[in-house]
Amino acid sequence: MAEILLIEDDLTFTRILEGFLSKHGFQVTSHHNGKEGLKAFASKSFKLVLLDYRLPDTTGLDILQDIKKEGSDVPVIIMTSFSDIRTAVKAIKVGAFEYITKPVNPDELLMVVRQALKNEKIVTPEKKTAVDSKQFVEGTSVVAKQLHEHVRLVAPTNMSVVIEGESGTGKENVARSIHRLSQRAKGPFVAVDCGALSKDLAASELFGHVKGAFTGAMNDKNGQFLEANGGTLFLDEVGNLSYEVQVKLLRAIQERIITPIGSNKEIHVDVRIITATNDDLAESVKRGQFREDLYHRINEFMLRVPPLRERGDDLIEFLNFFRSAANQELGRKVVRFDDQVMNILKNYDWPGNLRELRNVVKRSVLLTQGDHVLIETLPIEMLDAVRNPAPKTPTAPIYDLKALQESQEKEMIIKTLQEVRYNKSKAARILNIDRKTLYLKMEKYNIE
Ligand SMILES: Nc1ncnc2c1ncn2[C@@H]1O[C@H](COP(=O)(O)OP(=O)(O)OP(=O)(O)O)[C@@H](O)[C@H]1O
Repeated sequence: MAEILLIEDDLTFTRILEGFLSKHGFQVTSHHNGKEGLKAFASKSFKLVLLDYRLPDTTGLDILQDIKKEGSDVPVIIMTSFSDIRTAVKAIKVGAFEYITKPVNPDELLMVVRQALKNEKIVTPEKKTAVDSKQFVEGTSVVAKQLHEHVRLVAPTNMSVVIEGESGTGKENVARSIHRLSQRAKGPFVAVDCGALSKDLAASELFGHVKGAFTGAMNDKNGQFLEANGGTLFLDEVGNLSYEVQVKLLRAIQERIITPIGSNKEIHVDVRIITATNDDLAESVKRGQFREDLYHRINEFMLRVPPLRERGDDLIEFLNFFRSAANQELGRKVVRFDDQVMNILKNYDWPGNLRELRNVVKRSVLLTQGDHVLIETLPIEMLDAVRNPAPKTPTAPIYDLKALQESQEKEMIIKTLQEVRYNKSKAARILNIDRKTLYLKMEKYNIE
């Protein structure tokens, strides 16, 4: 019987979850604050953690970081209110298996719990069978076409590729496409989520170790470099690697040699490196957090995966794709989305991108009784977000051209900053002004 650690401060909800999960064959241990929850986690081996985002003494994000710091790969599911969704997306970045929104739907919870218990997220060697490209949506928007053209151009080369994009935009899928279209397609594709690796374990995860190299190294272990030999190694969230690991990584890429921790043996490896990041690596280089030499070595070609809100009608293709997938998974026969639903989905800004879209569609399919998705199945907060968008800056009087221009300029700066998650260099580039001008304008318009 799989044992689940539940960290949730709402006592009634805790009791409901305990009852529901034990009815489905799980054993649940509950704690109502972060401190006790972490203590329980350290004292026993759980198969899964269900974590509330807002706790009385801390946040679910901090607990998650503590759990991951210890090098644990126990899957963690964050339960969050819809308004915290941006934070939930951040939680995925630091290694949460999945997030679900409150009010929690029991069937959805059960589905995610079962998936998490089959957890293969941190390291997922590509299955030996070829991946069918029909499993993906390419999209027909201008940005999608350009992305896939670049993928097709770079794939057959041996160039190292950096894939930049917000969380959940499909960077791993792009990396898999490059591998599939490359001359290494018959070799392994190994994905490593560097965001979920603790500082201490990252080197051993990547380069392997020999028995006795450190406390807990009970046997020799092949690192993911060796697992990927002859194929492609995909390093997700590469910006999270510590400086020391970056040094080792540079050597592995430059000299094609790795040395497992605790060994003197040099092993020759032939691996193509694809990395992904949702930080601006060039900025991290400037701040001294990412080695410049490594940056140039991994960045022989850069691809940007656009956020969903920039992909126009691709949204419809994705919707139908995720609807079919949900039908198949849940044994449903939902054929379409109601017009009202479409209207909401098209006007929502999707901060969690494809991952959020997939979850919303799956949840709606699950809650749909008939053959088409009705508005009642959408999260209420999503309807609110679309119907009552955050107030914009007051409209300037139409006769005052200067005021009108300034108001539009301010709005454009805010919008761009939000889109690039307040990365000022990127915003300045998009707005076609230099950084100093951007800072001056931010000061002028009182933009924090
Ligand atoms: N082209 C696509 N067609 C269909 N589904 C896709 C496509 N790209 C991504 N997805 C789905 O969207 C979800 C998020 O994708 P993925 O994990 O690749 O995003 P990511 O950008 O790597 O996220 P993160 O930044 O969190 O690592 C996954 O469920 C994935 O299967």
